[in-house]
Amino acid sequence: MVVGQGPRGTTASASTTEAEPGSRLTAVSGAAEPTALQALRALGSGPRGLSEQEAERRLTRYGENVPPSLRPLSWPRRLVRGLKDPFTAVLLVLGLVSAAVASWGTAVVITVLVAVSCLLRAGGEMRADRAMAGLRDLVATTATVLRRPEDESGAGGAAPVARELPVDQLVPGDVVQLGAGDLVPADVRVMRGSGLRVREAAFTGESVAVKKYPVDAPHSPSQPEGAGAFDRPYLCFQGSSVVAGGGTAVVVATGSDTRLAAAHTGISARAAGSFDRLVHGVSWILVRFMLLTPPLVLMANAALRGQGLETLPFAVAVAVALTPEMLPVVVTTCLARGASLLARDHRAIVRRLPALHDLGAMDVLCLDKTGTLTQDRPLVGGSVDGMGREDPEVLQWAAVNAWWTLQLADLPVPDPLDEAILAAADEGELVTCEPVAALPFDPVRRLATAVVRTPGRLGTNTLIVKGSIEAVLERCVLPDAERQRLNARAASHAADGLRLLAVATVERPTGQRSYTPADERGLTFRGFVLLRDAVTDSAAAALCDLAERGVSVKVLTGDHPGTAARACRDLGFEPGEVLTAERLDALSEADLAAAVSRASVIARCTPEHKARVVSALRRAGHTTGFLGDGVNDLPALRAADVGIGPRDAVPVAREGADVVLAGREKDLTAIGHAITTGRYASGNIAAYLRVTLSSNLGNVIAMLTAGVLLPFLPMLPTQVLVQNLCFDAAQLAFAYDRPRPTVLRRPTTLNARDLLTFITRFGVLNALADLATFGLLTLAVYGPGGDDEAVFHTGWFTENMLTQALVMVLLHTGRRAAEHRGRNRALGPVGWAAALLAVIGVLLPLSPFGPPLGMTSLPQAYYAQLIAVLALYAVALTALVRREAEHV
Ligand SMILES: Nc1ncnc2c1ncn2[C@@H]1O[C@H](COP(=O)(O)OP(=O)(O)OP(=O)(O)O)[C@@H](O)[C@H]1O
Ligand SMILES: [Mg+2]
Repeated sequence: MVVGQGPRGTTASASTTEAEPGSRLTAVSGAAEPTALQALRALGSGPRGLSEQEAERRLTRYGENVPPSLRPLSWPRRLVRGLKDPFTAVLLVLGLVSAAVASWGTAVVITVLVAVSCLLRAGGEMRADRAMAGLRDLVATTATVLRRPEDESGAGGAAPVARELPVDQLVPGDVVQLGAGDLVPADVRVMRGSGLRVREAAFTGESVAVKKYPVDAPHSPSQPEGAGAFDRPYLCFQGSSVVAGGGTAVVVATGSDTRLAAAHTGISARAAGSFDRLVHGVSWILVRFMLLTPPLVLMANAALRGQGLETLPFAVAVAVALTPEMLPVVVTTCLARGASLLARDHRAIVRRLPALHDLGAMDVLCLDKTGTLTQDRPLVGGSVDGMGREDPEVLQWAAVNAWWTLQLADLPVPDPLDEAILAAADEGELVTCEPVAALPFDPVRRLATAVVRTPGRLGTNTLIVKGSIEAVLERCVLPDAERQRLNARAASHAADGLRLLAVATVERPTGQRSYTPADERGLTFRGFVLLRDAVTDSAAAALCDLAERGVSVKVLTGDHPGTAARACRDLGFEPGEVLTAERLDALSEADLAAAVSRASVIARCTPEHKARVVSALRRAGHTTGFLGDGVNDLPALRAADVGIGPRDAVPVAREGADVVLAGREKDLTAIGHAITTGRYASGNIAAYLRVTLSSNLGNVIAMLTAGVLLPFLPMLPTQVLVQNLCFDAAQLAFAYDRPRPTVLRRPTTLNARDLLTFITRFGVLNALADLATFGLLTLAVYGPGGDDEAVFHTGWFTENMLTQALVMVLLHTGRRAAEHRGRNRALGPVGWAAALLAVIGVLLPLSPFGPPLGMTSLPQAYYAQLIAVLALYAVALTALVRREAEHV
């Protein structure tokens, strides 16, 4: 059900009782649209909100306010989601084909594979969810709601109380307050607003925030006629973010009735990250191969031997052997395990599992300055006039501005600069001013304005404007030379590490009813307020740590270039040339990418600049992270491969982040741990992909070649499947392995092209080893004119298992062992799994399971020859590994 879309035929009921959901929605749409008050009535609510009792009743009736896409998935749903994976889907098709030709053994093995893969995957995800659940409560989002406590008569007539409620407790009719940095908690209708601007990118794709305001006469010219729901300035939708201003609104739809639910997009829905793209790309190449294999095998057999459908089970088995069916499981397990460990040991929440890989691959981290590098506890160091003389009046003007912008906001958002100014000012004098209006701070204008009655003079109002130096000076009436002098003075203060705010005023006659940013002009400059904000203790160490890990850091700040550069120097990090965002505007895409790749500090960024820089870095091939805590960081958090938010970030930033650092306040070292975990996970995934894909490819090439040359099948379908099953099981060890230490020193990069070159090289080598065995078996064991197919099958089965074990050890553990020879002799999970695989390969044919699988014991001489083949293979493999390592 959708709010505010087209006429619904019925006029809103104006009764005071609560209307049915149908008319509940008519309350905000419909042909004859009601005023805000009528809308409230139709919802059975009033300006003072609902009574607690009524709210409780509605909660039972409408259910919790959680969009379906964000509800925790149940077991069956998770399992079904697993089936949507391309490999699983292809396997199922192959299973059906097998069943259709009554090849029951193959069908059963495939079903088992699919079931185990779905179960393991769902299990891994659930475990990670549980590990993070506790932390998630810690950073849960709340909404400010007006509710009336019950009086003695139980009528709920008492005065309303503004309460912080978990968002899921909201019901239609609740009156909520919105402030900058909040997530719109449900679909709401604005009843009052000041400077309210909301970002609806999740719905409209438009990253620029739109103005929202109440419209009391619905067909007033200010309302676009006949436009869609998103053009209605009085409706805000769940999942959008309040970026500036504030307001009061009534909830019109919750839970599955919201736009968000109808759009089927999670708040966190976003463009695929680098990892998703890689896995997707590789998967589709493989899926095509898989689908091509059975027809190829069938055609080859038909052409060479005139065989028909009887080779189908073999063809299917070969396709299954090529499938890395454990890929989704290993990927999910690696990521889920990493996320659980990170939650447990370092209190970081990974919202989107693939973000963990992107963290490991991240080579550039962009940060905002305040609250990340500095403590965000500024202290006023003084206030000066234009000549640099101490002037307490400047601070007093700034304080009046801070006080009334906070007081007149529907939901005052704590602002550290304002708090510092109020703490330093004389409070007694603040309240003597009579307020008229306020234009709250917004990060694009970089100004906040309060309008008060001019003290001691009737008939005039004073606009007090405070904000960034550039924004204020350009609105002051000043000769150019003077403006330049003031800019230079500000720059010298900034170079001392001070944060600066400029203050200016202007008087206007009282006749004016409302004020807009257009009134912020013709100002008289008053002076600067100087503030100090110390750098955090952990920042210097964290920056150093990031550099050691091969991650370069860029500071993207809205602050003055001088202040930003000084903060960097205080942290022992040479900023080089500081770019200002304005200069970026003039650059072409290519120049922009080059400029941002070089610069390490970009100052005076608007929220859009931050996002543009991040996007440019991504286009230049960097895997880019963004760490920010403010509402102005939201677009960049979304634009980055991985968005990181600290625990005390504003709700929208926390919700927009992929990774939330929920640990100790402002402890940046957690990022280092998160990167390590990411690199572990992606290192293991990379090793798994290399080993599995090259081994599978080798087997398939060998099997197809042998199939063409031999008068019988080189292996029975069941044997192919059993071997594949054992190999798959062994591969799970990769999820639990500790990768080589070099993996941790640099961002892990894994791209489809390198991967494909790697697997082709090693796959061909593997096929050569198999074919050597094939020759051996034909000449020596099977013998010219021999007819013991079982010996051939068994010989090849054992060889396959042993070469696979060898590949696991040499392509993975072997490299690690080579790196610190002698120090680390432990086998590790992959080593153990490989050993087990080898043992099964040798012993299975001899065990009671051998004969039912069509296997038999091998002549002693074969083992000696096999060892010779394996030794040669190992030498060739090691040589190729060395060559690859030199190339990297
Ligand atoms: N409450 C305020 N009133 C007036 N001006 C402000 C206020 N807060 C910030 N400013 C001005 O706007 C500039 C940009 O602030 P903003 O919060 O957008 O920066 P930011 O990108 O978050 O920077 P940082 O990296 O320091 O966190 C500040 O440098 C300051 O000059
Ligand atoms: Mg900030």
